[in-house]
Amino acid sequence: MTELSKIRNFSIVAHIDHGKSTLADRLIQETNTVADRDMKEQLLDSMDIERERGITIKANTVRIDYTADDGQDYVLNLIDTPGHVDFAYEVSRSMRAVEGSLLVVDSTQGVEAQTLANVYQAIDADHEIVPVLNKIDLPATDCDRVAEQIEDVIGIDASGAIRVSAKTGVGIRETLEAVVNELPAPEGNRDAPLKAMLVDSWYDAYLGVIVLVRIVDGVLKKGDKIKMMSNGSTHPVDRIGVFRPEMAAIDELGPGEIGFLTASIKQVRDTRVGDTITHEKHGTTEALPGFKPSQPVVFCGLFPVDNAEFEDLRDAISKLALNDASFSYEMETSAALGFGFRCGFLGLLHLEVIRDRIEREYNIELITTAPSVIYHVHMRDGEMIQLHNPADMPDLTLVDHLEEPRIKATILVPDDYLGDVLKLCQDRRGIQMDLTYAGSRAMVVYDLPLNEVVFDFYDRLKSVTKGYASFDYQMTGYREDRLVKMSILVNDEPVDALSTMVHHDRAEQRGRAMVEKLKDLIPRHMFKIPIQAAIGGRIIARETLAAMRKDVTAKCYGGDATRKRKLLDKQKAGKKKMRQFGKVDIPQEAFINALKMDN
Ligand SMILES: Nc1nc2c(ncn2[C@@H]2O[C@H](COP(=O)(O)OP(=O)(O)OP(=O)(O)O)[C@@H](O)[C@H]2O)c(=O)[nH]1
Repeated sequence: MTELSKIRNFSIVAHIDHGKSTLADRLIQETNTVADRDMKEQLLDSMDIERERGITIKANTVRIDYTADDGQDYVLNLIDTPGHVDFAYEVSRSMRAVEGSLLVVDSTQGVEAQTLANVYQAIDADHEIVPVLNKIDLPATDCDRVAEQIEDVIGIDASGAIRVSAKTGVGIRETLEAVVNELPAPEGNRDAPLKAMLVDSWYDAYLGVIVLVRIVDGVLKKGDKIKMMSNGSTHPVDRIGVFRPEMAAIDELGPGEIGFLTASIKQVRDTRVGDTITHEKHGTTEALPGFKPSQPVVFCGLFPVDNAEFEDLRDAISKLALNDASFSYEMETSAALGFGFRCGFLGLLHLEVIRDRIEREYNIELITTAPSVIYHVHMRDGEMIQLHNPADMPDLTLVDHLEEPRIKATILVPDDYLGDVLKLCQDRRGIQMDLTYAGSRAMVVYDLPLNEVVFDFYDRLKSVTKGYASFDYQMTGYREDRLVKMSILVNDEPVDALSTMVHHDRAEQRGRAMVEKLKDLIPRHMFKIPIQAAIGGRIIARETLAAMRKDVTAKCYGGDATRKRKLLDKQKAGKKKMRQFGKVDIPQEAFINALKMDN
């Protein structure tokens, strides 16, 4: 067990791509926590998908032994936090487990929207904050300007900001010294009853559920019988350890320490993040203030392309859910798509990650239906229904009014692009709340409907600002608006999976855009196909897809049989990704692409 004065617990907060993972790797390397030969780039990003997309999703932890310039040995616990807006909630919960943060800002870029969002969470959690200016090896570095910006925009002293290149290793030692000298040691009482915070939990195929804990008071030992205070369940602890960053068993964890336990817990759902863990006997009676569970905000249907794979899909989804309590699912049947699941996600990125994992790790091809937020449908009889799927919209004569979720969006953008950003927000039914300047950059705050943001807002924002804008959001609540369900009919048959909720005043415009898109997305058939958008019984937009026989081999005259064969095979493979609706084949990507807007 480590003496409290020798422990420092911290996290790194940064905007995406500012170098958080690279810096974490350097800190680990500098302290020889991992032998050089085992050092992979971005060690803390454990999943392949994260590596490919270059984003950190699950909070990760590492314990670093460090001999400081004062000759003393310290234990530094670093909790790595995710950097994407969808996972803001995970950032907030890991912040509660540590006393300080390194605020990493790319010295060639400056403060961005997620820098702000994350640093405010650190300030909320009462952190001591050490500013770090990264990427000083690049020619475009401008530390003085960025330090000034940190002071102006965030309001913390950045005069002593450490200048670092996580790439070349400059400033790494200074960063470690700042962690020891500027961040506070944790407090806690070893003789008090056990009080530990459940910071995170995940499923491991060999060890079962692994629980990440921060000990507040008392001592946790192997063999102890622990109690989860939220539900009173008890478990014998069979393993205790720390991450270096691979798991290493130790005998006990004392106050201020961060480590893991396993206790034959079957599923992640049996552990509640933010719960207080104590001993079954002589435990504490005072629980720590809890966290609220993270709520899925975006819903969509996942259906196997091949109906025969439904059971495989069930298996894949339930396995993924074991490891991810923020992902919800229930069975759904659709007239057109057969059996599948209605799934809830923290955001669109979360949705894409899960969908990719199912397709890649479990080899199941999926059809994803239009993502939807949760609407509140207030019925005339006073009942309120939470609508997760536009296809389930009740009969309008029974409905009194509808409410939709709203967000507060913060966007930082260079002056030159401000006009385009304001237009984009306006087009998405945004209400401007604030507009301020920090140097040559504007900070705009908008109140926006979440449903206008979930599909492609972030992509559009990046494209209209050539990637210079940064964006962050938080949910603010529900508000009444004139919303209607828009149905899509293909060849006169409604396709449930394409139903969406739209604002009454935009219905025609959206309907027209969608049928035009679908006309491009659906291949021609041997007969002509009307594609229509309707509100109730009223058709608001219509396109007709002309008939054509697509003979892919037409170009291969003569006797090139292998080439002909190959083309036909390719066409067959293309067919597999289609789904039949009545007599019409609709390609799977149409379900999401039809919703993307061009403005
Ligand atoms: N030149 C230079 N490049 C750096 C430095 N630090 C990080 N990078 C590069 O910047 C990019 C982003 O770095 P990451 O460490 O992945 O950024 P991150 O903030 O962890 O991003 P997420 O994990 O996605 O939140 C990578 O291509 C790094 O190689 C630096 O000091 N100098």
